[in-house]
Amino acid sequence: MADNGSEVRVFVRIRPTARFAQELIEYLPDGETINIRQRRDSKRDVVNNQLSSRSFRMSGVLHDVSQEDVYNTVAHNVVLGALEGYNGTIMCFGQTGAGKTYTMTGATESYRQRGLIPRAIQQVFSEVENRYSYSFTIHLSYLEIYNETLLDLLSSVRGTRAEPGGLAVVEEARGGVSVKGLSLHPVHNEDEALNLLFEGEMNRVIGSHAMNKNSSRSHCILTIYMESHSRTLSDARYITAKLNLVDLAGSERLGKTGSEGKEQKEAMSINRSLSFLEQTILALADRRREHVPFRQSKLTHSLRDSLGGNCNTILVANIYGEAAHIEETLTTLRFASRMKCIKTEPAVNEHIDPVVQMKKLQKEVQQLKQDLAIQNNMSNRISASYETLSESQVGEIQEQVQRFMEGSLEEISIVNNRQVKEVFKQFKLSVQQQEQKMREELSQNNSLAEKPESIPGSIVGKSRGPMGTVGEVEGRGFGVGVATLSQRHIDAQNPGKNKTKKAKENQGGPVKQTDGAHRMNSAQAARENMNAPSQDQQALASSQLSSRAQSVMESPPPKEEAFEDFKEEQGSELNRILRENKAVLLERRAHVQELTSSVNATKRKIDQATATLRQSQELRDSQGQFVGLDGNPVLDEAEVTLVLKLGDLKAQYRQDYQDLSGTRAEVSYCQHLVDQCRIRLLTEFESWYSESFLLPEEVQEVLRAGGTIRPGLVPVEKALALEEDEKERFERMRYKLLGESPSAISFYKAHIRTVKRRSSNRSHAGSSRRNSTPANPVKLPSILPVT
Ligand SMILES: Nc1ncnc2c1ncn2[C@@H]1O[C@H](COP(=O)(O)OP(=O)(O)OP(=O)(O)O)[C@@H](O)[C@H]1O
Repeated sequence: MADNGSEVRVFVRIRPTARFAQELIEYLPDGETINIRQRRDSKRDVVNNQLSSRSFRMSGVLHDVSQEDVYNTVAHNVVLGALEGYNGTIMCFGQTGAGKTYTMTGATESYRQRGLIPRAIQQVFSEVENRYSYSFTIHLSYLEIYNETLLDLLSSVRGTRAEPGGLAVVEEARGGVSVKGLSLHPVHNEDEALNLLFEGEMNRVIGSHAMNKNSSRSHCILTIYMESHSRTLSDARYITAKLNLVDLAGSERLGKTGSEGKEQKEAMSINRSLSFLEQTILALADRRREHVPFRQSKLTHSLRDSLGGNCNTILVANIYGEAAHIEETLTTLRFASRMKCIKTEPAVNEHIDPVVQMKKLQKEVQQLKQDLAIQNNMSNRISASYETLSESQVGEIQEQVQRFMEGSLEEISIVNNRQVKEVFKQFKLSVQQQEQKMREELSQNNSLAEKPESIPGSIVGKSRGPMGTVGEVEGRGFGVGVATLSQRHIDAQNPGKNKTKKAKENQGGPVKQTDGAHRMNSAQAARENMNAPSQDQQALASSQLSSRAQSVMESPPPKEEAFEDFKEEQGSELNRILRENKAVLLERRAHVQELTSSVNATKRKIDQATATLRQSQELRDSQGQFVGLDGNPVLDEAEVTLVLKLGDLKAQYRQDYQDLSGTRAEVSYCQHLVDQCRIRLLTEFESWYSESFLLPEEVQEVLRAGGTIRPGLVPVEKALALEEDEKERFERMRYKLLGESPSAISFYKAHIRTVKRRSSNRSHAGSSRRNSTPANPVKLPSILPVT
């Protein structure tokens, strides 16, 4: 049990005397208040008469109380607290002969009159015996401070080594103090402890003066050190406590005690150290004071952690209740009441033994390993191990994971938990690497898209003629990136270079290749399969799906071939819309060209007619003008015809120009739709391609959930560049410039002638020459918007 008071507890004990000054000292019934009255006719008029009565409220007043009752009131709880880890200090203070030693040590000749120290020793060992679940270690030391010198009262005990440099108060790291060199004596029972107490008592400096024939000439501190460990919990936690039992030397008036010589010198030293103690108490009691002068004296320094620290502190103020000592009584009570103001914060001294803690943990680990070994044996996991994997073991797992992912290993052998973790780690690494690779591939594809001519079989080598024939492949209308048959044949003969073939042979992908020389798309395959009685469309579709999933881990086919397949299958509808929109666009552009030519021709005719009319007028001017009645010049017939023709031409010019503007707006709209179709087609293709050939299913799931990489997102300009063929680019540029400058027409005409000539030279002699102007003008289909 701890004495958890928040201030120092102070008791007043009055030495019994037959001449007790009843008229001066009054105890109130509450047992805590004591009133002191000063005689007005006092010979020593040092007390202010206005303060002739003074009341002191203490924790208890002990008057005519037995040693046992004093112990129970003052010390019992403090000793119990010490056994539970709270430091405790019990200190007797008072004038010489007031009964401090009697209170602290008692009368050695009488068991009943034994004091606090022997009773505390008795209680400690009695409690230790009863607390079976704890093992206690008790030590004892006995320190004397005589004339500002620290002395070990137990240095005479056998086996005690004297400290060469003497004793010194040292401050500990945790804030406490200890006396370096002071002997600590282990005690196992009450007898051993009492023997040491009496040994120390024998060594105390005792003097004799008028007031006390056995006056203590020094301050003495007997300390009982306790350390307890739980026997049942066997943990590293343990508690310690110090119980200081302090018998202070008594203050004395030299005149009263009649001390001389050595005794006088001792008395002066005692008074001085008590004065320092008082100053320290004053500082501790004053919360505003930051500095407490503990180091002023050996006494205050050594009591540093006993005065107002984490300690249960008790003061017994011994007073001599005779009228002759009323002043000393007042001084003692003032000191006591100041002491009572000191706040304390008792706290258990709990520690963790690092060695025990480590051993405990090691034992726990060992125990767990044994438990696991038993578990493993029971579940036939004999090779299970819980040690950290070596580098070679990690390397082996890495290889197994690789082979597993490639398909050359059916299962990864795992026998313990660490291997499981390592396998997951390796899978994670592999996924990260694949993601990285995929990013690189996507960026490569995009850079490829910026250079359409670098795609094998691109339109550069397939352009068969200018205008309507440019980009038309194998009679299927406009196409982009379709390999020629000859090119495909070359690819097929070089399977190492053509990953598509290998991949599709393995995968049974959308397009099948039979003998390496012929390619048939999945639509054809489906048609053929329809003829086979053992297969149906559904089976084919599911086979394609599973093969596509399987293909994720294989090399993906070249994009240009995949794109062709896509346009014929999943993207066929989009591709149809694109083709039709492009046809409309081309037709509209051709119409713009016709209108532009017409406008320019009309413009030239207007210019010509204007010039002729000007010449005629100039001639007439030179010959003399005919002026009509209205004063206007009279025109001849030719001039009238010319003026009328000029009017018609200007009207036609306005009409044609209006048509041209309208048709240009149509071209812009068509161009927009074609661009949209193209982006949509390519975007869907990229998604399809990524999902079919690049991404593992797990990654796709992540991406579907909102990952950072989205397959199929092709920048608009790249999409346009990829799909736009040479003719389209030329048309787009020409159209753009047409709008900028009509005079550029000559340039374009010359360019068109060059393109035609080259195309004509490349054509076989027997090839029919395609006419840039269709025999039957295409009827404008309705524009097909894509949504
Ligand atoms: N409560 C008491 N009951 C009986 N005798 C007492 C009591 N108090 C003190 N005495 C006696 O008074 C005498 C002086 O007491 P004690 O030596 O304890 O005084 P002290 O305060 O220690 O003096 P000093 O400071 O000089 O050492 C002793 O003989 C002691 O037995």
